[in-house]
Amino acid sequence: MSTPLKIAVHGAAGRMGRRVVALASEDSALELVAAMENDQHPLLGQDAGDLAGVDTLDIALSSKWPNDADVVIDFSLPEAIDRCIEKCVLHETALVVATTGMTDAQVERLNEASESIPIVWAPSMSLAVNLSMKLAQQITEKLLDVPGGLDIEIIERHHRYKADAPSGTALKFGDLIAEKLGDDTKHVHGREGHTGQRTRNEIGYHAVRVGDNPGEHTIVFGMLGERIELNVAASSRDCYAAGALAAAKWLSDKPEGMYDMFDVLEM
Ligand SMILES: NC(=O)C1=CN([C@@H]2O[C@H](COP(=O)(O)OP(=O)(O)OC[C@H]3O[C@@H](n4cnc5c(N)ncnc54)[C@H](O)[C@@H]3O)[C@@H](O)[C@H]2O)C=CC1
Ligand SMILES: O=C(O)C1=N[C@H](C(=O)O)C[C@H](O)C1
Repeated sequence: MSTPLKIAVHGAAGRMGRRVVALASEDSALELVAAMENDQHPLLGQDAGDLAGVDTLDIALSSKWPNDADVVIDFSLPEAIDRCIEKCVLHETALVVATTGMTDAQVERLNEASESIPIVWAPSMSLAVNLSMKLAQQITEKLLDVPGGLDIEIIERHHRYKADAPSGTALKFGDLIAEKLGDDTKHVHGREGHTGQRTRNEIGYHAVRVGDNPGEHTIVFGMLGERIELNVAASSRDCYAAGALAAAKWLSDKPEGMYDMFDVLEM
């Protein structure tokens, strides 16, 4: 039997961190070596397995950075990402970044870090979402010259606790669609007041925050007389957690560089 891959989870007490810990604990190819949290977290010292609702794993929630992780999986917050990048570069540890809402400067730091360590960075680790992104590009391409024109709007729905809007996934859908629409695409966030008629070259974004929705994206391709709605919805967070673990395994033998879930899923 080969040695299990040593993973550390950054943001381990969060909604996603707990699911990553839980799914990793069921996988004999993985060994959890650290569960990191911010140094003020009230649950520091508690067992990561207990918190995730699985067996006790003898890994305490801690703010200390581990020396022995092969891959760090990050589901934290933008304010925590800089230290995470720094530490992974310092320890030469591969990094899976799932956190959304980073600033442009943070994205630049992430890109710089990828010159020395392998990184998978994706706003959605879900197979269905990544496949839908490819489908959205294909639909856009096919409808580019549709008589009467094409209107594309992105509606995303998430739980009431989500801190960033629109979702990182909605923004990536928009960027991928804009690649097909052309350089003059405008990204319009919500509408209010006397907006005038919709222009031809815009993508509209609408962020809905309700209840406990773990994530849903609808891409509306509106034409005169008919429309297509591409809907992709999570029924639990495990699609993201499983995708992140697959990304960690895939990344473990890769050289430094920036990768995404299209690379992991060979799409
Ligand atoms: N790429 C993907 O597939 C997905 C990405 N996300 C993103 O992942 C992030 C986390 O989402 P949730 O788990 O729902 O949020 P959450 O708020 O439940 O969890 C974030 C955790 O990070 C912790 N944290 C804060 N500062 C820290 C620090 N300095 N060091 C270590 N940990 C720290 C918080 O204490 C919290 O436990 C969000 O940005 C979300 O948009 C969420 C789901 C899927
Ligand atoms: O915060 C969440 O929950 C999610 N965030 C990601 C995003 O912003 O795209 C991915 C997923 O939709 C869940």
